[in-house]
Amino acid sequence: MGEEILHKLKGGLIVSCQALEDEPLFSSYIMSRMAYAAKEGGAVGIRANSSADIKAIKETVTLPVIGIVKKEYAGSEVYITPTIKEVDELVSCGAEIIALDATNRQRPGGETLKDFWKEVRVKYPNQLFMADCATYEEGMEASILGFDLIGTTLSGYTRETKEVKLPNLLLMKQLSRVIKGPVIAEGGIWSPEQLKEAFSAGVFAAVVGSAITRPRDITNYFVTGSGCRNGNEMR
Ligand SMILES: CC(=O)N[C@H](C=O)[C@@H](O)[C@H](O)[C@H](O)COP(=O)(O)O
Repeated sequence: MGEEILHKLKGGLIVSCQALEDEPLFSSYIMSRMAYAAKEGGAVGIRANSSADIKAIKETVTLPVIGIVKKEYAGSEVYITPTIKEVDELVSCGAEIIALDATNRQRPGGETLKDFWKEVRVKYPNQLFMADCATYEEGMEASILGFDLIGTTLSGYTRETKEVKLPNLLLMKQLSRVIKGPVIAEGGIWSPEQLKEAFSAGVFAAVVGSAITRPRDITNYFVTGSGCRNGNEMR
């Protein structure tokens, strides 16, 4: 089962269809149409946040879904599928792969990644899990723990990596060289050329989000990148 899902993703583009409550496209219906558009455009998989969005997406496309639940807990920096409660939610809605924060940051309740992972793996031995990492060391640690896929998702988003230029091709290359299982390129890919570079770095598959599904960011990318007049600035 797991092999079959991975086979579907190999060498392809996974489109992240996410909009949080404070984003203009916050709507499960809109995310399901984004997923449909991505499928028509040639995507091999979808990454999505929340059981509501995943349910709507699954009613619309049959592509494998990497599911996450973004949730903030007081005193914790980890917000991508932080506890077993979010993992349970994602298993219930049938996400083919569940991604979770595998950085070395403070987790809810002071739990270590190792302990959390043990709990998750014992409860769901047959589910595919992806480790959202920020550094080489975190990727290696997650691979040793037994995560099924290793992603570069959080590079650039932790204190340790906030100066890193995205996409982090070096990290993709370093992880792909040593890790036997699938390494997923994710974070800051904004052009087909960068996507091609990620594959040249040896990754198994790649996730592109904002550059495809966040029109506010895309508009701003064009405005700031071209130097044309910004409609939000005073005349
Ligand atoms: C850091 C974080 O919370 N990343 C999130 C993870 O799911 C999403 O907001 C990103 O859109 C996704 O990783 C894809 O990356 P990009 O949008 O750069 O193509």
